[in-house]
Amino acid sequence: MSPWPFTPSQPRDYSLPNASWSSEMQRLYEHYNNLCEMETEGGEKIKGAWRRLPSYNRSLKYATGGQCLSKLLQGKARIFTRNIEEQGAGFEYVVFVNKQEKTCVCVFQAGHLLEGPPGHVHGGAIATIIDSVTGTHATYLSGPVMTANLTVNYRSPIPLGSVVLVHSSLDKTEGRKTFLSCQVTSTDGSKMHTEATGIACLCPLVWATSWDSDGQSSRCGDGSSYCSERTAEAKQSPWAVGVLFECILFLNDQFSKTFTSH
Ligand SMILES: CCCCCCCCCCCCCCCC(=O)SCCNC(=O)CCNC(=O)[C@H](O)C(C)(C)COP(=O)(O)OP(=O)(O)OC[C@H]1O[C@@H](n2cnc3c(N)ncnc32)[C@H](O)[C@@H]1OP(=O)(O)O
Repeated sequence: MSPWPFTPSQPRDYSLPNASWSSEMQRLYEHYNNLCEMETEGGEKIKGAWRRLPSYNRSLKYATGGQCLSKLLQGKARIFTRNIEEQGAGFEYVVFVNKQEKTCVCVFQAGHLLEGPPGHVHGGAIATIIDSVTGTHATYLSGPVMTANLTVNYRSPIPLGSVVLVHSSLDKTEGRKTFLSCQVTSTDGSKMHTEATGIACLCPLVWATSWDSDGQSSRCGDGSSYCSERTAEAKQSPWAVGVLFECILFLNDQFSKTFTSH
């Protein structure tokens, strides 16, 4: 038991299987999950090439840093793709990343609340899952980012309730920009549903203010261990600490003004 009375309770990890997952969703989860751990000839378990990223419905509640944001927003803010409580009704998905290959795959089951054309998934919901996957992937590769550009081509409709794979791959990095390509395919890869490209732009100071300040990573967001490492790196530099502090005060001031003027 933690000696600290305000330590948040263990959050629900939405990337773990639940009763709404179809057998195909479960099968693919197990397939990629098995690749996260390998067994040596001596029977020892070692890390595999893939890693499952945990996923939560809040980005601020479980972060110990960024108090100015947490106090004002944490009560109501929810991650868009994780805000439907009914299991299987919205976005059911799990993201796996391959660090060596710099690729990422998401197993996605689209629930009945995501309907667009009759019986098929809404284009905005498809763009949302693509943005989440490429955003998470870019964060994992480069650190805290914002999507600067997302270009989506819809090739064939996705049946509601079906399971698809969302593949993200790194094209290149250029300064603060991470360029990614994304394809949404049927689970056997035979059908292309959607193709997209995206540019994620690194914005370390804004994001660093809302992330864990003590290097604890997995509680605050998908693939955020890299972000915590970068935040920790930044904090070793005296000027960065100063700028970070100024940034927190500025944001605090702005948020206070915004919320008290309405
Ligand atoms: C994220 C993970 C969180 C993890 C923890 C949470 C947990 C779980 C979340 C799961 C993951 C969700 C992921 C959602 C991801 C979003 O949905 S983010 C929300 C949507 N995006 C936004 O709201 C961004 C709005 N835009 C902006 O804030 C600013 O335009 C940006 C993108 C920060 C860039 O602005 P800036 O910092 O002033 O930089 P600026 O000099 O304008 O541009 C930098 C470079 O990018 C280029 N650029 C800028 N815009 C564009 C563009 N549209 N096209 C091409 N190039 C561009 C510029 O030309 C420039 O290039 P260089 O000159 O360096 O070669």
